[in-house]
Amino acid sequence: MASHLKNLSDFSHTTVPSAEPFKFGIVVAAWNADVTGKLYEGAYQSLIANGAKEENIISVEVAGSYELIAAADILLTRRDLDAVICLGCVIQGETRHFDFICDAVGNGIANVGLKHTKPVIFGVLTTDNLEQALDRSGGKHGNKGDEAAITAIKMADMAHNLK
Ligand SMILES: Nc1c(NC[C@H](O)[C@H](O)[C@H](O)CO)[nH]c(=O)[nH]c1=O
Ligand SMILES: CC(=O)[C@@H](O)COP(=O)(O)O
Repeated sequence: MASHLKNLSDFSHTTVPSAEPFKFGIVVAAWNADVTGKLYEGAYQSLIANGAKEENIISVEVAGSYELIAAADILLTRRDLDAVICLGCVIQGETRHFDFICDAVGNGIANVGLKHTKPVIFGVLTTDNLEQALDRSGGKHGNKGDEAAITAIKMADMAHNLK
């Protein structure tokens, strides 16, 4: 369902498992920091609100969304984590660079998750303009950071229950 038809932050807390047992990584891109900072706050606060311990959340910043791929791989290689949340904001410019970045980041993040058999959550806004990004990072359409955190909790819980 398109974001404008739903609020990215509408969740029934009765359907979200406790995050207490799990360890999370959050990787956030510095490009479009006015947006990604809000995504980060949404993700971090959603993890805490659902029981995650502060000491079980490791956060790192990278230059741009393209670097989310390597950072997620490094985190999963060097830390024992249950899920990694990747947060970024890619906004269309004048050239086709947007297309290459978005395709690379989507495929790259998916491949890191498969490499490590761990949930790596795609919390990257890919918008036509800044307004669309602001609407989805704490604006009228909610916060994709919230959505990414809830997804990470659900995936970590699913994996835990299959052990
Ligand atoms: N234009 C945007 C970028 N571009 C930078 C790339 O992500 C990358 O850092 C660079 O190509 C060096 O590898 N990144 C975003 O996150 N958002 C953009 O709108
Ligand atoms: C997604 C990008 O890299 C893009 O914002 C860069 O802008 P431009 O295509 O005008 O160089």
